[in-house]
Amino acid sequence: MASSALRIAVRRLSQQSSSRTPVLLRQMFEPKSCTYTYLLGDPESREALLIDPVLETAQRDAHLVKELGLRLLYAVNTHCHADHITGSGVLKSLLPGCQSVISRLSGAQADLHIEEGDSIRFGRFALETRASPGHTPGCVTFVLSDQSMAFTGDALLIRGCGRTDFQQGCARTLYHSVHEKIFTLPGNCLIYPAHDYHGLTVSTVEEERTLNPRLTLSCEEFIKVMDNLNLPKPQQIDFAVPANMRCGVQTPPS
Ligand SMILES: N[C@@H](CCC(=O)N[C@@H](CCS)C(=O)NCC(=O)O)C(=O)O
Ligand SMILES: [Fe+2]
Repeated sequence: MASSALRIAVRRLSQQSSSRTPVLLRQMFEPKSCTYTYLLGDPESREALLIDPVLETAQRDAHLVKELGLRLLYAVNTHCHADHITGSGVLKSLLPGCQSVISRLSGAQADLHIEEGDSIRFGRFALETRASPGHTPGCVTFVLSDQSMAFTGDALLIRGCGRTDFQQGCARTLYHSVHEKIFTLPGNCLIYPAHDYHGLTVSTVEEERTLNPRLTLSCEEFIKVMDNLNLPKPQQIDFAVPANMRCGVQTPPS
């Protein structure tokens, strides 16, 4: 009798938890800078945030937010980007109530400054901030609270990583960030980067831990590779960085 009552209670509990809607996730692409912007939302409360919005696609993102009946709380940046201007400032005008967010260590203006361990809440969900410097000193990775997905910005790309030859980049620091802050997540944790230049969209911690051609090297070998990438500098760097220090707009955030 007691055990059948328990079985019913367990069934009710599992029905309840499976009927809770999972996080809403949309991955959007900006082709000029090959940037991914992510929309995350709670389908129940309708609270949402955008990660790494781009100026050129801010109208598109605002339209999607409205179409889905979401309320945008935050426009969040993983770092002060060098290859595009952030859409944060424009989104604040398009969607009043939205606040811009970036790490304190980025040195950039924003409504809210975050650091290691800070949580950004939206409805029943939260993103945990993990400092992952190296590409820039202010780079952060956002991890969904159940550790099912991580938004790595330019710290970890699919089968690659962010370059370390400008914006006070440091290959040794990046190596330690990825190994200590990202590769320590569960193997099945999905990796969503800020860019992809080969048409790939998502990876996992396990895939990158075992297959990433740069991050599977020793630290000293990694540094040699990073010192010899010889990449041309991003086309927009000279105006994107100063603009992003001001939230992507000329006037400071309110
Ligand atoms: N061609 C692009 C810039 C490409 C680039 O430098 N990407 C950066 C990430 C954005 S700051 C990077 O770290 N790339 C690593 C790599 O191995 O490609 C442009 O002109 O915008
Ligand atoms: Fe970058």
